[in-house]
Amino acid sequence: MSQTAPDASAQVARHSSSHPASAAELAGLKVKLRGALRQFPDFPSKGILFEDILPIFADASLHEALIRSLELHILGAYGGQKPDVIVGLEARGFLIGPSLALRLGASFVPVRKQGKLPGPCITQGYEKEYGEDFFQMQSDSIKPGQKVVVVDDIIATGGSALAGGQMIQKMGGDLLEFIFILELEFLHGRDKLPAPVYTLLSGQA
Ligand SMILES: O=P(O)(O)OC[C@H]1O[C@H](OP(=O)(O)OP(=O)(O)O)[C@H](O)[C@@H]1O
Ligand SMILES: Nc1ncnc2[nH]cnc12
Repeated sequence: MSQTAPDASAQVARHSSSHPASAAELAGLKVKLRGALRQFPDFPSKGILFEDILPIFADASLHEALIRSLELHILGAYGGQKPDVIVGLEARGFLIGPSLALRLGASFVPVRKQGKLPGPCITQGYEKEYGEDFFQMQSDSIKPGQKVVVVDDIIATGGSALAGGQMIQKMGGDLLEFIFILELEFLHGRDKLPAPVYTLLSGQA
């Protein structure tokens, strides 16, 4: 079940005066976004129904609606605390994380597939809906006590997000929340995760 952001409009009024916000604004943005999603059967392997979020980024107004919706959620959550760091999971988390971090005045930190990051790294193996892999983060990328939000396009089994969360916790980060555009609820991935989960387009608008 999705969490809601009951006081989003009050928070946004304080933090983002150029965009008056309301629950109605958030609901309208979600309807726009839902309509843009596409599904591809049997990709990348037989039996997988692939959820394609890329049409959102192909349309500037949908892209804006996505980032605005997530900004509204974050500003209304965590009892008014703001995240210090937005962590994005390679690759599709990189489409969301940097612009969201910029809006919030937070840092952006990537979780990358193994072998892509220079310098000392920590490594975490994981299993996902259609395979297994290793993630890495630079060892100094999260400072102890920093408040962290993890973003990605979709949670399926939760294996990828769990691996990201484990590395953040090893570095002493304080996980505020995991945020996704979509959730494959039948896989119960959220049950694996060590912090609250918010899914933008699941449940009621
Ligand atoms: O909940 P899980 O079962 O772990 O699956 C979710 C992950 O799978 C997809 O990424 P993928 O590994 O396909 O990488 P990509 O973003 O580089 O395409 C998706 O973007 C999530 O990161
Ligand atoms: N069904 C799915 N569609 C898109 N991305 C995914 N990542 C894991 N499962 C997925």
